[in-house]
Amino acid sequence: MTRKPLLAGNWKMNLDHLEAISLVEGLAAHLKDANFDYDKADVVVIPPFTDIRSVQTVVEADELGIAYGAQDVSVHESGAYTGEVSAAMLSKLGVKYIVVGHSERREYHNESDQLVGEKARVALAGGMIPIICCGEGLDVRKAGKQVEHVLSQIDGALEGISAEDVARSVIAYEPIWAIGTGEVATPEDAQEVCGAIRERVAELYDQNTADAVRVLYGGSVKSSNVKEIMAKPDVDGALVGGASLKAEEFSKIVNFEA
Ligand SMILES: O=C[C@H](O)COP(=O)(O)O
Repeated sequence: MTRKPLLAGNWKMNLDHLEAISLVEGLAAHLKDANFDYDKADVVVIPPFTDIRSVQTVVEADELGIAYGAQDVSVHESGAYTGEVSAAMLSKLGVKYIVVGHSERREYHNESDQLVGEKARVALAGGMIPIICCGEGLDVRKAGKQVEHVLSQIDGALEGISAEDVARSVIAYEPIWAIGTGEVATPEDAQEVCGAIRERVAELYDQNTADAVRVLYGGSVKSSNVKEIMAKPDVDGALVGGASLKAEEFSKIVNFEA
């Protein structure tokens, strides 16, 4: 089964709405110059909440083939939940993807696998695609327990999600020790865990679901290393942080030569 590659740029807490407009316009211009074929890969930008409306305006006005996402979602529908943003609000803004369970939210906001799973279900129920993040810290990696650790995160996050919904979901393996450090997992490291995730999905559901779900790698991805990582059979794309903040660099990542 061929899975369409997905290259997503997680801007994290960077760029105001004016800078967001400029980055999306710059990215689109670089892709146009490179004659990028949007059938080749899904291109996604994931700005902070405050930039989403501006990104929507640019994407719609210029009819860009770029999709956009959100970095989090509330599990609540509406009401007295100060600071929260609902799935319905995001859907109304044309959001297609929602990152859930990023290691930074797990660490700084104590998000558990169960909460991550709940957020994934909320995204799916709202018609959007969750990008479910998982990954081990350096201590776990040093102990050689990365596969076991990630699979237990996956078990928790996928609980109660149907096979059909898992098939349209995205899972992002991001070893914490490789995030923002310049330390990239080797393509073999990425394949080991991404392959194990796919096998787990086959065990929990069936082979068709495992063949359909897209599994990304994230952690210090750049234009200089994306090709070798993407060459691995179970790596379907990348969740990019720092390098997605530069239009030209992210356009090169997106337009990786297969
Ligand atoms: O969501 C993206 C990841 O945390 C990777 O970030 P990075 O590319 O800056 O290492």
